[in-house]
Amino acid sequence: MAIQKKHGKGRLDKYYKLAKEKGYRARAAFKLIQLNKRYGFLESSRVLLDLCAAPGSWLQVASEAMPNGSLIIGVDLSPIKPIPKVISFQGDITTEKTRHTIRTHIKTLKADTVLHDGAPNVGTAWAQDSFNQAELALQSMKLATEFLVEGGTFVTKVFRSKEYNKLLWVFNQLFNKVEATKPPSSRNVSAEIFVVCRGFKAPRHIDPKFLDPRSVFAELAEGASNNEAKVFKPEVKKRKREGYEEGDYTQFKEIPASQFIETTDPLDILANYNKLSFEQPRNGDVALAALDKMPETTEEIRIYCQDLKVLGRREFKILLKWRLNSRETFGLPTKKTTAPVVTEEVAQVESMDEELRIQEQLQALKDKEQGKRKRERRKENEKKQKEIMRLQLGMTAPMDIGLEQAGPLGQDSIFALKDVEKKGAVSQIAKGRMAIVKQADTKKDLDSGIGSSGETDSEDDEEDRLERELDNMFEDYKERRSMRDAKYKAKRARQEHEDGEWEGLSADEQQSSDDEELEEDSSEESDEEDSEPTKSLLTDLDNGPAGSDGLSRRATSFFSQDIFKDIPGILGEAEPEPSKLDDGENPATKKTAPENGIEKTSKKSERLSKQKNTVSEEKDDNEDDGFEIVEQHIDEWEDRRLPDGRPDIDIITAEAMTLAHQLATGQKSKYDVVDDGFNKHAFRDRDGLPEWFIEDEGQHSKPHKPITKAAAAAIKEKLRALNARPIKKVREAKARKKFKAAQRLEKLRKKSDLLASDEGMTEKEKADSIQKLLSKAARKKPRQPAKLVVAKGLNRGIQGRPKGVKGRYKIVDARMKKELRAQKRISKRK
Ligand SMILES: C[S@@+](CC[C@H](N)C(=O)[O-])C[C@H]1O[C@@H](n2cnc3c(N)ncnc32)[C@H](O)[C@@H]1O
Repeated sequence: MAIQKKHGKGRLDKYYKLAKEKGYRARAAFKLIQLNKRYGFLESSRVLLDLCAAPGSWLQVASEAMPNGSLIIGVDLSPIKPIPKVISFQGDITTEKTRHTIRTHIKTLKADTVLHDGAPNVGTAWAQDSFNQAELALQSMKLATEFLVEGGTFVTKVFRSKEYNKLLWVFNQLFNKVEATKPPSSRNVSAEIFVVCRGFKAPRHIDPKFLDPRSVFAELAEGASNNEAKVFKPEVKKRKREGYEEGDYTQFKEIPASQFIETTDPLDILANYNKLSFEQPRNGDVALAALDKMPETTEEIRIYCQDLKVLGRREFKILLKWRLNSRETFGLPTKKTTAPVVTEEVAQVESMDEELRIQEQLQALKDKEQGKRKRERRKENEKKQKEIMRLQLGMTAPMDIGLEQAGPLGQDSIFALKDVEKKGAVSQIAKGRMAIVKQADTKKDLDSGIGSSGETDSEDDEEDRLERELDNMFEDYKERRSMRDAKYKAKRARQEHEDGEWEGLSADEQQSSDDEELEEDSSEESDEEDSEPTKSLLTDLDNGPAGSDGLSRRATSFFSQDIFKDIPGILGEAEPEPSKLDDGENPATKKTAPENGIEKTSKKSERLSKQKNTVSEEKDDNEDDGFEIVEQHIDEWEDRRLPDGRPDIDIITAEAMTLAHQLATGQKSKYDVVDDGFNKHAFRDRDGLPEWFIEDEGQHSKPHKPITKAAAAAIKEKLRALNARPIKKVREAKARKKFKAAQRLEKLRKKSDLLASDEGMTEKEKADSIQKLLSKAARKKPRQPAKLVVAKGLNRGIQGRPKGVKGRYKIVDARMKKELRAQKRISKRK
């Protein structure tokens, strides 16, 4: 049998949870509910007395079940928190005072029901505990006899113990029907049992002995004869000082050995007799004769039987063993052959309510099923999460996952692309950087997308789809990351607006721009008027003219840069528009400051446009100068100055500061800087690489620019100065404070002016009043102490301000209080 835990969480069983759910103060509530369900005494009661009622769950149940306007009185040694429609007070049910208080509340009425769920403080020996419990039950019974109406019901808790039968006997004398039962909510490990006594006989006179624990439990008080102790500890002997037992005036007691075999209490014989005799009585004893002849009855046994009073523990054991063997031979029941007969237990322990039991079982099954499903769901989610993580970290190739799943098109597959397609998510697939994806163009995209160009091979299709799905997931990942990480978000925004470095044209991009061209041509033909230009991710090149020599517009733009100007046969006759070229796409002008750690200040956009104009103008002037444009560009930066004359350049990274130092000290020239720009990272072939790969690579594979100690220190200092500046909120708060102080001062000034002009006052009085006003104004308002809110009841585990609490507050718990007190105590001791 499984042993129920008696401590820790083992105690928090379903009744505990149910009680919490229903707002009962203790799980004990269900014991009364179940008892009442069976005997139905609450509904018919108008007056109820609950002895030992704290914390009050039985009172709660009674107030719910009893008719409106009933009188319910509860008493306990411990205080009971008020319960609506219930009178409760503190008191010891064994005292006269409590009896008197009950009388004052109940007045001339009589109780229909008296409940008693009392449990004395446990912790002493079991026998002592149960005795006290029985005594308490008898005490409650005493009160019940005084306050119960004729025919009334008395419900009490008793422990299965020696006193149990005696209590039952007393109850039976006073009630018509006495039944003992154990409700299902009472723990199996608990020895408690509930006795429901119905039909109080209300006798005119009750023999006080019935209600006196000394006489009811007389034998116990005296100390029951402990045969076991006598037999197994024969050395410890207690002399009888009271003389011989009543009616027994012989010192030597003898009993036939056959009776020792037949008796059910062999210890009693071993403890109280001197000899087991084998002598045949006058009328003959067959059993004794048989026993005498049995081989088990050895000489040794016979010697032991001669004088029991001289035997020790070992010899008694041998005799008991002999008895058992003989009983088996005679066919008498032994412990081995029969189940133990419970003589003491008279209580009929039945299940309380079949329906309730079934409901509970059903609930348990449901809970189990739900728990299982929840676990499975969690596992599934965890698995998926892990796979996505692995994928994002580049630890899994998409095909691996595809194989693990039921198939890439399986229902639970993360590559359930049909669903993705249905939802139009494919249209959001990014085909590398600077891809031009038109929202309404999903179908076309699928056909002409990454490497497909209309191929029908199903394997390739699947791979494409997987790739697209991967890109989608990467987009999701980026979305999620930018939600979490403000820095990343800013970086992305910058990338989206500024479009990063020029990376050349990938095959896909060419493809897509070609597609676009085709599409645009066809749409122009078919529907010129109502076709609103579809929104593309990048529109700068869209507006440019298509290449007249078969090149895409993007390619046309690229080759229309100045450096290709003199090379014949690239662009034919088409002349690029200079303003378009510099519209952020020109690599020469696009080498932006943030890359070098130089950040433009607030009027960035305004200046940028100015700068663009200047640059384009200058470009016109210096068309043949090639790289000199860069120089002009840098000069532009240097030319902008703050009102105090300092250049308007903000250096924010240690790398940029190092470079600035090097340039300023002549360690590096501008040619060195240009030279440094040509490195292994500058011309990396990224054609056909997925975006997630490029991004990942970009994080780790980049040129490491040197940093000097002095530059790092300068940046650190700069940041410290920046951090030392008060934030906006603090500045506002300070300004508010200043403003209020000024207002107060103004008020004060007006008041003192009034006082000064008062003619009815002497100069001294005026001076005194003004002084008073000033000192009053200078006095600081005392800070309101924080209100302590105990985290219990409704306030347990809440976040934020508790309900109904204004001003400053602090949430404390009783435990914290205790711990603080303990700390104080300990520090005092030291
Ligand atoms: C198991 S609790 C009762 C629970 C209660 N029926 C309920 O539903 O909340 C036992 C109570 O008996 C009380 N008790 C024990 N001895 C008592 C006495 N002599 N007089 C009054 N109350 C007593 C204890 O203080 C304790 O609160």
